[in-house]
Amino acid sequence: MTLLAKLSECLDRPAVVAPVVLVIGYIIYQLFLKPSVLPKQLDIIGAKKGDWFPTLQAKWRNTKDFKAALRIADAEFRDRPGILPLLGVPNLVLLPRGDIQFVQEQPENVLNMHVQTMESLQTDYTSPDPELIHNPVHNKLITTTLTNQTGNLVPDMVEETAYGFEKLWGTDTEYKDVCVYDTLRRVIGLVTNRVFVGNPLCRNEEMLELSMQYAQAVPAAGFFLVSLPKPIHWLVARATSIPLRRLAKRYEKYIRPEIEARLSAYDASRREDLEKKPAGERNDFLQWSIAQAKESGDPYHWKVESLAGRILLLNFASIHTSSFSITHVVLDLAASKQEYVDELRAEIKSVLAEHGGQWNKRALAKMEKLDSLMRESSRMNSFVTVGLMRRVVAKGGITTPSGVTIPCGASVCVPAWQVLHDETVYPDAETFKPFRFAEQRKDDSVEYVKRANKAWATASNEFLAFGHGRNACPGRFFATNELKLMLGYLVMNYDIEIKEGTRPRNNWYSLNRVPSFDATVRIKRRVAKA
Ligand code: HEM
Repeated sequence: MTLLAKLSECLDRPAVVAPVVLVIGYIIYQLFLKPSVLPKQLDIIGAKKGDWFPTLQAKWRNTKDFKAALRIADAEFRDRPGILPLLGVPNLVLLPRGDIQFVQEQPENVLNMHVQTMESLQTDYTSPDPELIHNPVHNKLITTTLTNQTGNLVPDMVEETAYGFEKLWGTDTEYKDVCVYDTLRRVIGLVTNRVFVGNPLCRNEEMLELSMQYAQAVPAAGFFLVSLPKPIHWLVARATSIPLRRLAKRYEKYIRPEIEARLSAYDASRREDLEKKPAGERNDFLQWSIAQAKESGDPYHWKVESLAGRILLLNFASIHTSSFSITHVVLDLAASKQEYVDELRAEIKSVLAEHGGQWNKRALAKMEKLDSLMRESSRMNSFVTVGLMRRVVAKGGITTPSGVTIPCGASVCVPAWQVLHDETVYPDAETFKPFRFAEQRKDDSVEYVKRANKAWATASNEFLAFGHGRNACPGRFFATNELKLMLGYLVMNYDIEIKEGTRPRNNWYSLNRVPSFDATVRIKRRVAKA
């Protein structure tokens, strides 16, 4: 029997036809007939006159070329909201820049970041355990202990940075090619995990590789699952969660012995003397998480699985973001001018001399040119192309200052890329000016607070690279110190061959902008070390 005949026989059976018709009907309803929850008066960004299915066609165009969508938004939707159809982010409204202040000020029971993130990353299926996301106690540790301890952790970070560069960039004094992203993401993995789990675990290559695989898999799985129609979502989501949870389990295998040993040591020491921390107790995120878990009195938090899951989630939040930032800045430097590198070296040398030749938090704060270079690189390359993506959770919706009412269940975002490239905010915006912010900080005619606000970690309506408001990145104070330290070390210890005007283009994946993953630079170890 031919395939066609077999198919025709199957379709004669009501038991087969009924579900097939139902599924096709549902897909047609979802794609073409389902009424939109978004305000009807709003125009669609990316739709063209004469489109048959404006939302669908705009969704395709915007997802394929998001930069073009941003240009349209900048030209036509500068002062009014528009619907921004995009695969993977349903019901999104791009608000005009005049609404940024309003969005960042809203309480969580009106505009909610976590609901939005949970939905877009499908964390109920992609996280090692959804409860870790529903109760993100680790965020508290990031804002408090990690930020406060960053200064004390600088010596560890310096040691790990030196170890990482020697391992991955080597000590050859002859020029050679290195792949920027691939090597730097590994150095970031080492340095960040030195702070998360300490040495020697931070140097376990299999464990680091698993955390990177997990960090890559989650956004891809989230994007895929969000795009699925509801009836098949449940089943596919469960199937998708299996390899991800397996990955998390394999990661857990590596970290388990360390957690168990530390839990026993913690219990033993607290039995002996409730007040005193034992000498030699580690100062890293895992140790703080154990103390936090024990203080909570809830055994769920000190289960090995929970502690391992939180460290994996931290890797997810930090490794990609930091790797992208350092890759961008190295590519920016390699394509700019030697005089910029010379100026940086002079600054670092003189500040280190003032601090007894030691890297520390105060020295890092004084390196304003280094800080400015990082902020300028973020300005030009930030992955935040639209910012402050939040879900409307207020039952009655919200009415924005631009005068539109957006219903509960829709999502909003604000322009970031447009503002970061705006000539009126950043004169000569398309030119990479590494010391732009350092010069502004030196301008005595401007009041001190305004000058200090030009530091890399400072979020504002004009600088959304770390978000803004109550959900601004809690790890940014740690990240800025870590990355400045790494870049400072790199500049002092390696020569990068400068080829002006040759910066590899960034890549866009839907609304995310990322550096070229295979770009290489020529480097050699400097003979005269810092
Ligand atoms: C250069 C590196 C980094 C960049 C550019 C970055 C950027 C961001 C951005 C844009 C957001 C969303 C903020 C918003 O929508 O208002 C965010 C959130 C977050 N980041 Fe970062 N981040 C970086 C490093 C880190 C590090 C090192 C950690 C952890 C130690 C971290 C932990 C988090 C967490 C937990 C959130 C969610 C906050 C919440 O749930 O309220 N990030 N980050």
